[in-house]
Amino acid sequence: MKEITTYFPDLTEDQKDKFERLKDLYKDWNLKINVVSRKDIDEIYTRHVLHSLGIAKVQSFLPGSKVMDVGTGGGFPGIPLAILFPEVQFHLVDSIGKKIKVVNEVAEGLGLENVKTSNCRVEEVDEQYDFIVSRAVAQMETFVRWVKGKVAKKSNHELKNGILYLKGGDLSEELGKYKTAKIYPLSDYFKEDFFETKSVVHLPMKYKG
Ligand SMILES: C[S@@+](CC[C@H](N)C(=O)[O-])C[C@H]1O[C@@H](n2cnc3c(N)ncnc32)[C@H](O)[C@@H]1O
Repeated sequence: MKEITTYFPDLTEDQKDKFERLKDLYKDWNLKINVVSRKDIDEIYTRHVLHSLGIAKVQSFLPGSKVMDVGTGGGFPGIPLAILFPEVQFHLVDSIGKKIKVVNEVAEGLGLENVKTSNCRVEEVDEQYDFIVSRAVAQMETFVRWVKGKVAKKSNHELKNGILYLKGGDLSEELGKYKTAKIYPLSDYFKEDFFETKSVVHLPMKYKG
């Protein structure tokens, strides 16, 4: 938990309480439905929570904005971001029902009122968002195809509306054709070895009405 307060020192007591309770909730649910590897549960704050919050270091979401987490699995990056930004509406989507069940239980257990979930493929979602976030779901080309038409027209943030994707390793080939993609290495924000090869990719996307 110290990992979180070190890098996010301005958390309210309510946010700290939610982040603290998150570990036990995942521990309990993971025994019934495996969403986080056993090894990772002990390092949940670095490997899942802080990693998810890396997106917030790149772009702080404005109150009233809408964010979709595609292929959220057990709720990453969506749940930690929803705790950090209580005035932002989060839509967490996954095609596997039992994963969405865990997300619903964790969101309810934490009392998160800014999270809605859908058990469907993202291609079926028909809404627009300021940002679409994700981790470990698909190659960028496939992902861009899936989320086309789901980006809101008006950009209100410093970064243009579009995708904020948590990626690892060498991205030159995967992102070669996306000239407007920008890579933000997470080692610029977090000193833990885990983040050495990890980054947030921002890809602005045009509104397709
Ligand atoms: C490797 S898991 C990653 C989970 C989570 N984002 C994380 O990083 O912990 C990939 C998830 O994407 C979901 N997924 C894959 N394709 C999808 C699609 N087209 N629509 C919705 N969910 C999808 C899978 O069901 C799976 O839960």
